[in-house]
Amino acid sequence: MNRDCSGVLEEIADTIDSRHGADPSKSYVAQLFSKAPDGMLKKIGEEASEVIMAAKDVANGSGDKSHLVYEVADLWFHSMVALSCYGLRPEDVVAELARREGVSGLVEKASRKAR
Ligand SMILES: N=c1c2ncn([C@@H]3O[C@H](COP(=O)(O)OP(=O)(O)OP(=O)(O)O)[C@@H](O)[C@H]3O)c2ncn1[C@@H]1O[C@H](COP(=O)(O)O)[C@@H](O)[C@H]1O
Repeated sequence: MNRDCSGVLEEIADTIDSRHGADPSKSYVAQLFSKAPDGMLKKIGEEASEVIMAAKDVANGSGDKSHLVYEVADLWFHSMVALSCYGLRPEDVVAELARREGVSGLVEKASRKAR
């Protein structure tokens, strides 16, 4: 398997998928699954807040970009755990992004109002 962006995401998703039914005392992912839905989803809210705080720190010059990358990685990881919990994969998200590719958000939003 290649180690490009999609390859890394797919490999991590395989590992996450393999944790269904695993021992929560031996796997953080299994621990999150055992707390689903509320405990697992709460982590996504926390990680999203941490992304916002890290981005604000970069914006006001008090934080470094590597910390923002670190927090976004946490958010992506916890979102991938939630996807796996419901039988979904990063490939599903990438397919949705590909479907949207080239369609301006402004145009798409205007078409929603016309519906
Ligand atoms: N990518 C990750 C990954 N990113 C973040 N984390 C964990 O996510 C947790 C988030 O920590 P926080 O700092 O946000 O929370 P905390 O305050 O320390 O802890 P809480 O008080 O919130 O419980 C930490 O325990 C991190 O180690 C991850 N844990 C696992 N993975 C991947 O998942 C795979 C399987 O992990 P296990 O199931 O644990 O084997 C690993 O091989 C990795 O590839």
